[in-house]
Amino acid sequence: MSRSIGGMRSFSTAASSLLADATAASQSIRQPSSFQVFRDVPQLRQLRRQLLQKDRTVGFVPTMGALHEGHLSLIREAARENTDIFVSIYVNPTQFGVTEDLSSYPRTWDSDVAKLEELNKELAQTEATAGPETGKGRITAIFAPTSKVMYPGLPPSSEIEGHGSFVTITPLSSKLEGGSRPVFFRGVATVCMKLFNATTPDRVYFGQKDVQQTVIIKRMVQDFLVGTEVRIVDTAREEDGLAMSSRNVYLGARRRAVGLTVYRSLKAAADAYQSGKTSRADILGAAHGEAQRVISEQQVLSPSERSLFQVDYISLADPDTLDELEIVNPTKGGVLSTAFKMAPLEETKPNEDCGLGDGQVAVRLIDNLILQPRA
Ligand SMILES: Nc1ncnc2c1ncn2[C@@H]1O[C@H](COP(=O)(O)OP(=O)(O)OP(=O)(O)O)[C@@H](O)[C@H]1O
Ligand SMILES: CC(C)(CO)[C@@H](O)C(=O)[O-]
Ligand code: BAL
Repeated sequence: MSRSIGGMRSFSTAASSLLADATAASQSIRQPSSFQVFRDVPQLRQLRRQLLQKDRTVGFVPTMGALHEGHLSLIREAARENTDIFVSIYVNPTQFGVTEDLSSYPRTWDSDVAKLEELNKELAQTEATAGPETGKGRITAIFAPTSKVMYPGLPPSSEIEGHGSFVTITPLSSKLEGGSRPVFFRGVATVCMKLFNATTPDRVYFGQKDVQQTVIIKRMVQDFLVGTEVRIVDTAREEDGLAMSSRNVYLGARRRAVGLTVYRSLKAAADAYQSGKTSRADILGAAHGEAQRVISEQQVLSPSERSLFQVDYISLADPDTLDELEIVNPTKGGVLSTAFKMAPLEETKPNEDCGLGDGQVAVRLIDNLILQPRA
C-alpha cells in the first residue's frame, strides 16, 4: 500500500497527475483471482462485447479508490440488478483545482483489491444461501486507467481557463460545491463521460452522499442521450451518523468527533422540517445554530484540545435544479446539504490519534439529507 500525503498541494495538476500515475505504477499490483484488472480501453471493450453477446448486463461503479462500506454498498446494489459489475478506480486530476488535495488523496490499491475480492465471495455466498433473486452479479472487471489513457490528447488541465475537451453542465456545476471548487464538476462530468464511453454500462451507480454529483450526472445522461440508467444509493454512515468518506482517514479522533457536527447540523434542520417548519429561516437557522454552538465551544478550548472548522455553506435547495429555496413546498420536499472545512490541528499531544497526515491535512467534509415530500 502506498500513500503520498500533504506538503505538495500546490503542484501543477499535470505534474500531480504524473506523480499519481507513477505512484500507481510503482505499487506492487496484487493479482486478484476473481476479476480482471484493465489499464487500457481496448481490452475492456473486448470483454464488454463478449458480455453483450451473451446477454449479460453491466452495472458500473465509478470510484477514486480508498474503498469503504459506502462504495461496497453501491456494488451490492449493482449486483442485485446486473450479472457483471465493472468498478473503476481512478483519481481524476481534472476535478481537483490546482490548490486542492490531488497529491494527498488516499491511494490504497492493495486493500481496495482485497476488499473487492472479499465482496465477490460475499456475493457468491449470498446467492447460495438466499437464492438468485437476491443478486446474481459479480465484480468482473476493475478499470484502473492511467491519465495518459484517460486524457490522450493533452495533459489534463485543472486551470479554469485550461485547454482540453470538457463536458460542462451549467448552471448546476457552479452552485454549492462548485462555488468553492470551480473546476470540480467540469472534471467529474468529463471523466464520467469518458468512463461511460469506455464501459458502456446498462446502469451506473452513484452515492447519495455526493448529491450535487448525482444531479449533474442525471442531467448529463439526459442531455447527452447517454444510453445508461442512473441509480442512486443511500448514504452509508458510521453508527453515530458520520457519512463514510475516503477522506475521513485524515481526521483522527479529535477532528472525527467534532466533524460529526456536519451531520448533526443537517439533522437539526431536518428535524425542524419534520416538526412542520417550511421556511428557510427556520430550517437553516436550526443547522447554523448547531454549527455555531460547536464553533463557540471549540474556540474557548486550548489549541491542543480543540478542532476548528469553517462552515463553507449550508444549503436548502430544490432537488432538481439546486436553486436555493425560501420556502419548502411540502409536496416536493428539498435537499439540505453542507460542506465544512476541518482545519489542520494547531497543536497535537503525544500519542494522539491524529489520522493519516498527522492532523496537518485540511479535510473538506460534505453531507446532505433529503427532505422528503410530506403526504
Ligand atoms: N458514504 C457513502 N455512501 C454511499 N455512497 C458513497 C459514500 N461515500 C462515497 N460514496 C459514493 O462512492 C462513489 C465514489 O466516491 P469516491 O471514490 O469519491 O469516495 P468518497 O468517499 O466520496 O471520497 P471523498 O473523500 O472524495 O468524498 C461516489 O458515487 C460516491 O457518492
Ligand atoms: C464519480 C467520480 C469517481 C469521478 O471521478 C468521483 O467524483 C467520485 O468518486 O465521486
Ligand atoms: N466524491 C467526491 C470526489 C471529490 O471530492 O473529488
